[in-house]
Amino acid sequence: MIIGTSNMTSNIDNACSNDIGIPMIVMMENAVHAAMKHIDTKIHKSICVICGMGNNGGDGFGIARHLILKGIDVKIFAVGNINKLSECAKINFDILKNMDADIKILDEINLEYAKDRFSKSDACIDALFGTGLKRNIEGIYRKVIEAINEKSAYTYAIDMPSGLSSDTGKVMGISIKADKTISFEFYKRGLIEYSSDEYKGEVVVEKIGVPKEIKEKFHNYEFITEKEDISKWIKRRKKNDHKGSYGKVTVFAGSSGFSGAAYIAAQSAVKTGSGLVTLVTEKEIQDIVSRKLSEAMTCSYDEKNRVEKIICDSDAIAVGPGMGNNSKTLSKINEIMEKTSSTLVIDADGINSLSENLKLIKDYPGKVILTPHPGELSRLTGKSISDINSNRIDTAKEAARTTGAIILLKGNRTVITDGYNTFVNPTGNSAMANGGMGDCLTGIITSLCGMGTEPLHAAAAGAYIHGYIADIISEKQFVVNASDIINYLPVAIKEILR
Ligand SMILES: NC(=O)C1=CN([C@@H]2O[C@H](COP(=O)(O)OP(=O)(O)OC[C@H]3O[C@@H](n4cnc5c(N)ncnc54)[C@H](O)[C@@H]3O)[C@@H](O)[C@H]2O)[C@H](O)CC1
Ligand SMILES: [K+]
Repeated sequence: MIIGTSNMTSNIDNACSNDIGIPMIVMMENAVHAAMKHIDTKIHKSICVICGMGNNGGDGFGIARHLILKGIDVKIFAVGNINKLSECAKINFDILKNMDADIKILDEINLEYAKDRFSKSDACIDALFGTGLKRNIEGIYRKVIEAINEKSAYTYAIDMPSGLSSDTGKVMGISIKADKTISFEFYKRGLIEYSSDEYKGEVVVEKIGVPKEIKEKFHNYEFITEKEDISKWIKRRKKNDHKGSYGKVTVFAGSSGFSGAAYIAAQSAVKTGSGLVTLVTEKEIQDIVSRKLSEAMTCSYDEKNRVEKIICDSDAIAVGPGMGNNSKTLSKINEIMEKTSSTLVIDADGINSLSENLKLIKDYPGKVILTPHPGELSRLTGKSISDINSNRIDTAKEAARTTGAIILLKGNRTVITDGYNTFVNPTGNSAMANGGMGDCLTGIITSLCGMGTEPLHAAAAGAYIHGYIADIISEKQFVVNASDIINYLPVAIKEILR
């Protein structure tokens, strides 16, 4: 699904009306119908609709009309200078007038009356501002938003909670706290940033009839990954395929006390479907891990010639899980980079050890995927964790452009980007917040790269599958561990590709 910005919304509106002749009022009516699907008129029998002067307000007036037609007790409040109604908002406003609807101008004088109505209604609909919010909210608008937040039993926000920037998710002085946000055509960029979490409630996105060609003309190459994407990106197994068809991958991982990371990363690659997986690790832990790994081979760093051959034969290589943030890890990365140009998936200690040596990535002839959590990205970029988390998409894009790597920024709504094309992952939950999960993700992504999935897509698909499994398992389990994910991988991938 395309991630949208306020600019995109206005470009698309213009293209729809100017280039192909869909009048704005038609798009608005589509938006109104789309919104009606998500307003629960079985429970909400009395509703206040609060409208601004722009097209978001126009949506609100249209919704109010349809609610009246359904027999709902509707009170409509218009906030702002009525002479400044947008063209389409005016059409819907005038229809309501002609219908003798209960419509009032909400100003300082009748604010108390409005508050009383808000508190006596089953729900309020916020149609004050959508993608056209331009500056901080003040005056009567501020008071109205405060009143809705204080008095409304249940709040629907149309397109955006009024007060949140649709591009950044930042609060412009004050914002509606919605229970449900009904957004149109795109998942708005601002709703992805963590700052929106307190305000957006449940988010639904409805199509309003924008032709595909127009959407494709104006998007910013930012998407939310969908199940259908994964099934396009992962190669289907054919009848005459053999293990060579699914890639040889190598996992450099583990050190004394960190054998689990090595096992998890290698076993995740096995269960994702690699043709052949080899774990290269420290001699001291090789025995412990190989007892657990029945399908993967193991090799110790000391077997120099064998390691060299394994590197050269690999279609994709993972480096980092449980290796320790030290010079040995960095020299392993160096060694690998000198001998191959296959895709490298670098996680954990691999990322930390590269922080001071970013030139290595730039000079590497193959693709590199870095999978940092915000702390690791902070070390890599010098930005604070709070700066990273307040602008995740742009920070990840910038890091990808400066390092030359594909960045997978972990966390709720993981961001995957090569600096130009960006995917935001919709799956996963807090039941998976425990040790080993990152190692598991590294194994999945490496395996997909080895199978021939394009690295950016492998990273996005890996994150999707990882979270998809956790979402299923967490319905029955309080916590989801890496071993739960590993066991479910073959079933989940089959399900997703079906
Ligand atoms: N293609 C689509 O997705 C469609 C979306 N629709 C809806 O239209 C809005 C966007 O409408 P627009 O008129 O551009 O902007 P708004 O209604 O959000 O607001 C503009 C309005 O508000 C004034 N304003 C802006 N900031 C402030 C402020 N801080 N304080 C006071 N006033 C402010 C500005 O001057 C304008 O008057 C989109 O979100 C959808 O809901 C269409 O219905 C169909 C096509
Ligand atoms: K709104």
